[in-house]
Amino acid sequence: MKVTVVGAGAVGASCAEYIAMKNFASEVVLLDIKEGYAEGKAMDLMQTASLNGFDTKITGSTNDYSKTANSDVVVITSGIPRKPGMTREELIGINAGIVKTVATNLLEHSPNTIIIVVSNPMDTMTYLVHKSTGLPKNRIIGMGGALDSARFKYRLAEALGAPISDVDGMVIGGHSDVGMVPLIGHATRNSVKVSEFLSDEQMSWVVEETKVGGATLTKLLGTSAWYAPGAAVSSMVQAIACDQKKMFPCSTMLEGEYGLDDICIGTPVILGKDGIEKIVEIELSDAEKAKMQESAEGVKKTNALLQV
Ligand SMILES: NC(=O)C1=CN([C@@H]2O[C@H](COP(=O)(O)OP(=O)(O)OC[C@H]3O[C@@H](n4cnc5c(N)ncnc54)[C@H](O)[C@@H]3O)[C@@H](O)[C@H]2O)C=CC1
Ligand SMILES: O=C([O-])CC(=O)C(=O)O
Repeated sequence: MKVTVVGAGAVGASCAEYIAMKNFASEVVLLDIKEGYAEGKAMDLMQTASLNGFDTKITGSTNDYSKTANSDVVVITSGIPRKPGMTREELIGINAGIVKTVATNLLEHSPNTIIIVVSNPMDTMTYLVHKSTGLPKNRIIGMGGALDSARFKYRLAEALGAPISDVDGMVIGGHSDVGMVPLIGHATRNSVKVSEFLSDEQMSWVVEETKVGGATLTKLLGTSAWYAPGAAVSSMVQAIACDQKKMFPCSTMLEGEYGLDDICIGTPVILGKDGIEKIVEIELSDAEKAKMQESAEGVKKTNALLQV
């Protein structure tokens, strides 16, 4: 399994590190436009191999896509991150051009690859990759829900005073401060609904903290987060590499599912060797359906800013 990660910045390097640490890929190529940067990150990471016990070979490339040839999976993290006070949507002006060019370059050398889109605004960037490449929908996957669900579980565990391993929950909808739909009504502690343990106020707190999870970290760090994003991507790459048939909420092109059409937005999917092998339609309450519709309207508004 050969994986390319474009963008050797905070998220890209973290993603490469977690992939290597999980030891399922033979090769990871890091590519960046900044001269020497990806080579430097790759060398630094390779010097952790004997300490951390992995055999994955990590190499770096300054914008030479021939080094990425025949990648099974590619991850696009290139672009700018937000600063405190900004929304993800404000990044569209710079990131759309970068994502479109990078996707084209990648496909020239790896025509059969599966693409995972990370750059923000992620749902719109995923849509852009669909419209600009015309690849089958199973091979274009947006990463947002896996991360948002991890943050949801973190906040649920905090409110419950429980270990995170006791908790399960999922976030669907758009990957934005207002558009996320944490499915609190479906969340459980050891298969018991969390509403058995938490008050309405506590559940609202969990939902609100989850939705602004990225903004909270951006305020603390001065730029957006990278450890949990890198871990989320690495889990998705592993599900594909190891044909795990694992369920993650991912941004995927919908054609009628959840009453939505011609939009990439977070819904549960099954990830395996063919990428998105199935879109899972779960029963939503009327309130959850309304939130999903509202979220989709927000994503469509951002999509309308694209020139494709
Ligand atoms: N979908 C999600 O859940 C998440 C998305 N993000 C997004 O991921 C992106 C990257 O974030 P960070 O890694 O923190 O930023 P960063 O600034 O640390 O790294 C971005 C890298 O992309 C490189 N780059 C820019 N243009 C390029 C091009 N044309 N070709 C190759 N490389 C290029 C830059 O040189 C830089 O090294 C941002 O758009 C951020 O908003 C970040 C976290 C989570
Ligand atoms: O908050 C951001 O801008 C980066 C991101 O998407 C996240 O960490 O969820």
